[in-house]
Amino acid sequence: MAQTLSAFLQEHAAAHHIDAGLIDVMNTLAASCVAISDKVRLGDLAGIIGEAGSDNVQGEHQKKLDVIANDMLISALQNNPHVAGLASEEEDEFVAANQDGQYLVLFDPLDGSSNIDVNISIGTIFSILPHQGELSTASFLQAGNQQVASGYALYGPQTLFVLTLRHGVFVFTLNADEEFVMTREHNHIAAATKEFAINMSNQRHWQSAMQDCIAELLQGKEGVRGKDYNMRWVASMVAEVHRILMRGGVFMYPKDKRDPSKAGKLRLMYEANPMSLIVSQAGGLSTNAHQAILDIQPEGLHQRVSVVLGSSEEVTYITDKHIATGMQA
Ligand SMILES: O=P(O)(O)OC[C@H]1O[C@](O)(COP(=O)(O)O)[C@@H](O)[C@@H]1O
Ligand SMILES: [Mg+2]
Ligand SMILES: [Mg+2]
Repeated sequence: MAQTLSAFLQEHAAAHHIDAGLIDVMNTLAASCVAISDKVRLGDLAGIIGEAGSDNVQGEHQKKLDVIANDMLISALQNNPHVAGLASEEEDEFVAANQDGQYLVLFDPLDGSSNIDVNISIGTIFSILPHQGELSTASFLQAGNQQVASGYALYGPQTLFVLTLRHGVFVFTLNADEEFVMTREHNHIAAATKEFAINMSNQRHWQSAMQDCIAELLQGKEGVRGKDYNMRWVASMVAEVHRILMRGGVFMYPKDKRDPSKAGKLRLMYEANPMSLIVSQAGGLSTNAHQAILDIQPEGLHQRVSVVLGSSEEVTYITDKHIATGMQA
């Protein structure tokens, strides 16, 4: 019989000397994702479809489910004594939790918001950082390589919970009894790929290095890359990363020339960092087209970052090409 998530976490903690408090936080996150999944599954029947009528700190229109998922995660995590503080895509500032908590949880409660109303895969992304002392915004500004765990839930044809506690990547599937059971362990991302993901409608705004990289992919067998590529774009980072975890590929959301003050669309702390830890634990790579995302010293909770992640050969090729131009990340 497949192992349940809670049994796995107990065993994994014993094998790798992982703090019981961290395991408790992971269990709280998993339980919240089951509750969010239950609402997602019912759609209109659960009143989750449509606009919330409000904007978040990044000026994005919130969907009802962005707000519902955010509230569910905040109330569950505030009730966990090991959590000191929270940061969310949907909260302007950090949210305090428990004074004696040893962990900070950062999350994108609902990733792929534009897909909620059209019944396409969406998800929840989370990052867990260690904490000591007084809580302030500065407590959260730790580089991604300090994460003690990260993961995501994918609300797709199946509901999945994917995690790393820095000892490999494990995939759990929600069964008919509303329990996560392990379906993949030590997932590994193939080094080479013939599949890429980028929002091609932004092509004219990209910097020249990214223009060159994608032009080479589109030339296929006849070009310098010497192979034909396929392209996918789901518009849910969770779904793209999961596809890459399962069969390789490269996902890119580059900085572009429209607003030079914005380093890309995706957020470092609760999108790029947690996904980069998952990808690196699965043998893939993740950069901002110049340096490892996990090494970036954050400057703000909602900081944006360019993202190139997935199969190592492809990420290395694209990153080297950017570095060769001498352009800034
Ligand atoms: O609108 P675009 O350019 O397709 O962007 C899609 C990207 O935006 C995101 O939806 C941003 O996440 P949110 O939905 O959490 O804001 C990513 O999941 C996805 O990769
Ligand atoms: Mg997101
Ligand atoms: Mg979101």
